[in-house]
Amino acid sequence: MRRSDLALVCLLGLAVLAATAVAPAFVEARPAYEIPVHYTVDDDAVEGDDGEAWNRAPAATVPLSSAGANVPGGDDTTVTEASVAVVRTEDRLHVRVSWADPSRNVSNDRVRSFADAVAVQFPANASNRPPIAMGSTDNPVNVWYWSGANASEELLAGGPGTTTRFPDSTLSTNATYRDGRWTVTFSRALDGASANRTTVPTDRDLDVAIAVWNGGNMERSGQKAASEWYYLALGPGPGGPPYEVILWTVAGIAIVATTLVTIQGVRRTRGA
Ligand code: HEM
Repeated sequence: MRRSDLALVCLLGLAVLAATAVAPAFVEARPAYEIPVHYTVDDDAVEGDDGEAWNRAPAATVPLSSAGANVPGGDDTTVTEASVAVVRTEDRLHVRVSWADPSRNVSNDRVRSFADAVAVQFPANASNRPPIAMGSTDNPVNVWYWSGANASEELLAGGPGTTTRFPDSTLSTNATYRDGRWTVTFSRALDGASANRTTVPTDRDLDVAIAVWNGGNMERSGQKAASEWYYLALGPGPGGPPYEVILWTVAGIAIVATTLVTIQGVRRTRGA
C-alpha cells in the first residue's frame, strides 16, 4: 500500500473512532415508548425525590393529552407532558413523575375546588396489555394514585367507572411543589402480594401509563391529561448506550474495511 493510501486509511479510522464516541449523543438513545429503569441495591439511595440514585436514572419525557372521556370538560386539560424516572431496588419499584403546573392546588373542600393529582397505571396481569382507558372487566389495571388533597391510594379498575380502592394500600408517596413544578414519587414492593395486584417483573418489560390532573383547571375523574401505553425497561435487551456504542463500532469497522478493499481494488485496476 502506498504511503498516501495508508494516511487516508488512518484518517478515516480516526474519523470513525471520533464518530463512535460522539454520534450516540445525536441519535435518539432509546426506542419510542421506552422508560429506562435504573437498578440499585441501596434503598436509601432513592430516599425522597432527590436521593443519589435519581441522578443516575435517565428521565423520559412522556407526552400527555386529554384522555377523551365522555364527561363534561373532558377535553379541557392543560398539562402536555410529564417527566418520568424509574428506579428498581432488590424489592421495590420507585416511580418519580414531575410536571409543570403554575398553581399548587391541594384542597377538595369547596364546591368548585379540586386538587392537583397524578396516577401511574399498570396492567394487573403484567403479561397482558389492557385497554388504555383503565383496562376492561377481563383485563383490569392497577392505578397508583396521589392527590394533593387525599395523599395516596392503590386502585383497581376494569374500565372507566369501575375504580375501586384496595383496602390495604402499601404504596408510599412523597410530593414536593417547587418553582411551579410538582414532583411526586411513588414506591411499592415489587410483589403484588394479593389477587389482582400487579407484581412487577424483574426479567421482562412492564406496560405503564401516566395521568395528571390540574386542580386549578377543575380537572378531576375523567377530565385529565393521560399518556399512551409506555413500558418500563425491566427486561433484558437493547435500550442503553452500551448497545449503541457496539453498533457504531461495528459500523465503523465496516466502513474502514470497505474503504480498504476499494483502495486495493482501484490500485489493482490502475496497476493493471
Ligand atoms: C386514556 C383514556 C382514559 C379514559 C377515557 C378515562 C376515563 C375515566 C373516567 C370516565 C373516570 C371517572 C369514573 C371513574 O372514577 O372510574 C376516570 C377516573 C379515573 N381515572 Fe381514568 N381514563 C383514562 C385513562 C386513565 C389513565 C391512563 C389513568 C392512570 C394513569 C387513569 C386514572 C384514573 C383515576 C385514578 C380515576 C379516579 C380519579 C378521581 O377519583 O378523581 N385514567 N377515568
